[in-house]
Amino acid sequence: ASIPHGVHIKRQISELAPQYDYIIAGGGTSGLTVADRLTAAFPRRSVLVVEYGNLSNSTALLTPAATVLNPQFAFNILSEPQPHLSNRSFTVTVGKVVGGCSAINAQMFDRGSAADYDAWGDVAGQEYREAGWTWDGLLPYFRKSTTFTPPSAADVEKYGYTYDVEAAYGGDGPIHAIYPPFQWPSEKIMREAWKDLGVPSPIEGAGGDATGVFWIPSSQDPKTQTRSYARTGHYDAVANRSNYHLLVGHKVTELVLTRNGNGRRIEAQGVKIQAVSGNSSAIEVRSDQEVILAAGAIHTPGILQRSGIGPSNVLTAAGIEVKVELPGVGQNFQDHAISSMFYNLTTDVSPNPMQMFMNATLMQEARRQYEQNKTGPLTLSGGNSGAFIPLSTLTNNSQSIISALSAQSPSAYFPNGTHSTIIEGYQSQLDMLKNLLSSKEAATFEYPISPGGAIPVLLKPLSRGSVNINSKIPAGEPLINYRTFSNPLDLTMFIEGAKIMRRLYSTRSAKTLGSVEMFPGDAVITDSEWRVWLEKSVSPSFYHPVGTAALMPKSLGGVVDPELRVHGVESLRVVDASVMPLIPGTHTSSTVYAVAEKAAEVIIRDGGRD
Ligand SMILES: Cc1cc2nc3c(=O)[nH]c(=O)nc-3n(C[C@H](O)[C@H](O)[C@H](O)COP(=O)(O)OP(=O)(O)OC[C@H]3O[C@@H](n4cnc5c(N)ncnc54)[C@H](O)[C@@H]3O)c2cc1C
Repeated sequence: ASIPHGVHIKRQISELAPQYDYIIAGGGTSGLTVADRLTAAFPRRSVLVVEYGNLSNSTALLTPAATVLNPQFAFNILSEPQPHLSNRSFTVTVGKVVGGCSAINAQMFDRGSAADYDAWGDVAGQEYREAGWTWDGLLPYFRKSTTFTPPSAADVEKYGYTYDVEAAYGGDGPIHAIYPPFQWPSEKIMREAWKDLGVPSPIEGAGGDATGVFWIPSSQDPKTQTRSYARTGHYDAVANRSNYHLLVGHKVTELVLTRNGNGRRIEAQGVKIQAVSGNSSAIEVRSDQEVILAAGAIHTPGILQRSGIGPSNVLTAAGIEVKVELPGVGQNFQDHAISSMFYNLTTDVSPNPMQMFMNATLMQEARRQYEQNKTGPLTLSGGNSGAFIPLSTLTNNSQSIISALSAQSPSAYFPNGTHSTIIEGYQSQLDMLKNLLSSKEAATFEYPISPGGAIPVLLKPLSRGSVNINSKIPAGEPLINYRTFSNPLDLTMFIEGAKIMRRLYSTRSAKTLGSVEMFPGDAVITDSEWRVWLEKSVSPSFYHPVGTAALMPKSLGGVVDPELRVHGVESLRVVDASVMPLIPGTHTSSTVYAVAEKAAEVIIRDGGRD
């Protein structure tokens, strides 16, 4: 309740102005970042953000340790059954509240390796490289987006936090990055266990070197020890700007497109907006400058496809007139698949999370510490360190995996009828992925460090999925097809990624915790047993959907140009996680903020119409 409500918050379409300069679809991580920067840069231009969810002051969103997958704040959409994952369907969770996924995420605030971002420019080509879609091009925006506050000397001494402000930070953006004033003692032991395996530990992971075991800050406010997210950073402080309107509880259903120049040019001139509750019909609201899509990788493709911009087969099946044939919309879908092994720590050090969760008195004490002093275990969010391991460190088989990749024919890993430009783009990605999988400077697996947890995360997936409108109910939720393991080398890599857990938990350091493997346990030894177990247990998502409106030329199945304009449509850009052509080896929020900061600068530099 201490957070002020926006002065210009709107809850009904009737409260809107007849038209705006910029209309942003989606008030999440990227949408609020861009809205903040545009309203500041153009005080005489108006910006409307349309957000599906509501503005919530729930403490569940602000308290780091709280889980917020609750449907009040999140879309929970059932995916298509996954044939390579024992035909299971999965719940796809993305944010549905002002702040989007940044309001519900686990606050792990890291970045990928320089090589991960250089690969974007290399895959997309010279024009994109020159426009700064590379590590060097993005680093200023990573810095700009964030204020890093170093931990106290006492916490550095106690937990061993390391960081390098010069390499990674130095900006004063409104999203805070900190190290919390608490870690469980086993954290140190598991970090040591990785070192026992010979894995290096760089002092900073956010300066372009994201391999080895390093500390990961939380997106958290240093004073209040509460979540720092797009709403607190990019909305609350600026909500009283008279040129900034936020409409909540409404969705953008499609774009208003007009044909200019004797029908040769198509331009976005506004959006259709509909209330989420009730059955009122959609109303058109016009934009004088641009429409900016920021509905996230799961919902941005639907807005385009419903408007007639997308793959003709998908649009035609849904009875939608093809206005701009753009085969890449909704394709190139990527996420980080994960597996969950589990170790019982029979001689775990005290205190440990299990004790706290099992003992009401300890939990009460943790709550008291947090409420009274902003200290203790409840200042911890998803965790603050991870091991990021290149393929060649993981296994002696890396060369044979890369040779098998070189021998692949890209079209074999797509459904029949996939457009040739998508296959071309995939070929370009595979060429780059060969380099990344061979490199010691880019990670192929992540292992978040948490007590007893053993979660291999595949950071460089080769499989590509899709997010398309449902032809039977185009206005409804999309058909989400991860197609995890459709490229079989992903499963081959996963077997290696899982096996290293056994080496880790057999190290001298991990042994001190008395680790006993509970899951999958002794029944899984051979590669074929791993294969069967992984098909039954892998989950396709680490909540990092990206790639469905990729920054690549149209000839490579891309959707946006180097200035984030949708190919073939004027006055329309995409600024959210959809634009990442290749998923980076990191949790994705800090990259989304950097992309959005860069997008805002591109739009501001463009200047628009007088
Ligand atoms: C549970 C979870 C845990 C995660 N953990 C981490 C983590 O620890 N670290 C990390 O770095 N990343 C994490 N992520 C990922 C990260 O938060 C996202 O990649 C990033 O925030 C996505 O930003 P975005 O702007 O693309 O989309 P979002 O932030 O999702 O914004 C999209 C917004 O658009 C709205 N919307 C959707 N459709 C419409 C429509 N038709 N009209 C209007 N509005 C619409 C949505 O309600 C949403 O608010 C996590 C994500 C989740 C879901």
